[in-house]
Amino acid sequence: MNLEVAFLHEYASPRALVVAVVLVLVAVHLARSTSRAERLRRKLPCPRFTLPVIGHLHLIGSLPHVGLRDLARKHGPDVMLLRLGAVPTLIVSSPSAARAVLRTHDHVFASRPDTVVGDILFVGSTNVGHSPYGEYWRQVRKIITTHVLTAKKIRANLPYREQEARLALASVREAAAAGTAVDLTHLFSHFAHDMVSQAVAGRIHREDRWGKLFHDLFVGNGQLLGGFNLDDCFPSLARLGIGSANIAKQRKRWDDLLDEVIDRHTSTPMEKGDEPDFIDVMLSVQDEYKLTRNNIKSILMDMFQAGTDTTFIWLDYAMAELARAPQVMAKLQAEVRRCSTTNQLLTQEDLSSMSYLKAVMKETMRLHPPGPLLLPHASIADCEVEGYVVPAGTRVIINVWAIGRHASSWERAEEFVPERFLEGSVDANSDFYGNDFRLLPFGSGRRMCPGINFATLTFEIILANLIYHFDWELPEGSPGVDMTEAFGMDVHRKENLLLVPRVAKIV
Ligand code: HEM
Repeated sequence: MNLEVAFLHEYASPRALVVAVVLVLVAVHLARSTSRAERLRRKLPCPRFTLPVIGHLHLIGSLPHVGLRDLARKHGPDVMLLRLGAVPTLIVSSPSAARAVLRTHDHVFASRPDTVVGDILFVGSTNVGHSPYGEYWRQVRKIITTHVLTAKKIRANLPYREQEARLALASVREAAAAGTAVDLTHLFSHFAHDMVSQAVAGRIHREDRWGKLFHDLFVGNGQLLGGFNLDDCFPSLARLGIGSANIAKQRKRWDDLLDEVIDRHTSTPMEKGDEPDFIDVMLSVQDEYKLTRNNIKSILMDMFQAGTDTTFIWLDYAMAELARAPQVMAKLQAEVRRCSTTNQLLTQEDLSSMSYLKAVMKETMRLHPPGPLLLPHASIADCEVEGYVVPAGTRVIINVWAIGRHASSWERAEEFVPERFLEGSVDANSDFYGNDFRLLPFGSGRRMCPGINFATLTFEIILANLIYHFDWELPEGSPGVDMTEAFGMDVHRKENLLLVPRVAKIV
């Protein structure tokens, strides 16, 4: 056999032909899928000016919600793709794009990015907020919504809410008697913290030692979870161990504290008439849901973390806006003071029909959502949004702060005008329960905040009573309320809010 015939014999055999065809098909498929992902990424609007390593990070600035809004105006008013460090990130900035992500394709975008903080601080992201979309998340979310944060449970907490409100009012009364200013930022922060601690740890939260420890740990979490950190933008670098030791130390401190608190719950039986707190509830469903103690601790940390700062920031902004707008304050005072209270405290029942109070709550959230970028979402499949294909595995940030100030969605978008939500106005039917994609401070869809009712009732009882019982003024010589923002885990005002209370003469 000559060489040519031998070659044909060897390589043109049916087996070789099949192998060759398969190889060609695989090569074509690989080439296609690579170029497809590339093509898709290129198709999404994207600012041109990227830097090596950091990508678009330098364009964002110290207030990311503002920086991202400005970039969106230039490059992608609905969606744009940025490279934040090593991570391709879809920025969603319009109501229609938010609807596409949070409603139309909710199941695709309901996951969370994998982070080192989530892995270490929440032991494999076993809290609710960091947990990737899947069976574990479904189970823990079910525990929260059907056992822990139910309407019944929140109603049952009413006496505790009222008791905390009375304590806060008593401290303001002392300041009013002395003619001194009240640090309302401080008061709201403690009030929100006590409300959440009471609901979570119930009968032991007032013991000083625990309160201080919880507070310190809570501040530590904020430092780890805040902002666009190294972990978010360079996950593989973060996995090399930079910063992990600090996160592990923080988890150990939480472990020690929560173990002690849980042990106290198991060893001290509830007294007759005690309302089971979140820890009691979690322990009662532990076997049913096959929860480990680590799972329970991660979920409890979530409750502290998610519920405290957000609520106090909402209160702080509401009072700051009221102090800046005396006519709005007067209208709210008139509404709450129309109510005649017998027990020195406006109750939940009194508050439920106050439409101007609800309008102030919504307007504050429209302009100042405490989590202006929600929590980051992650896509689990390729998906089309506003005509662009977003590849699977993309991190997604929804700028609800920008959406709440969208000029084509709201009249006088930058102004504090609660009247827009009153009956007869264009936005009368708008609410923040995830159905109006222009107003999303609690998100929408599967990942929407499960603490919305808890937060709303906490807000109402303290704000309405402070407005009912006191008139408020800026301290003498004050230049006005400073609305400068600071970005951390949440967005809050940089300066504490100081106002002078005077006991109101209610006729
Ligand atoms: C004013 C108060 C609050 C605001 C503005 C707020 C806002 C949010 C936002 C924006 C999210 C993320 C939604 C998303 O990624 O799409 C969230 C998630 C969450 N919130 Fe809240 N929240 C508040 C109060 C609370 C309270 C009081 C609790 C519990 C006591 C709570 C528990 C949670 C949990 C567990 C999650 C994670 C949900 C998940 O990933 O499935 N929040 N919240």
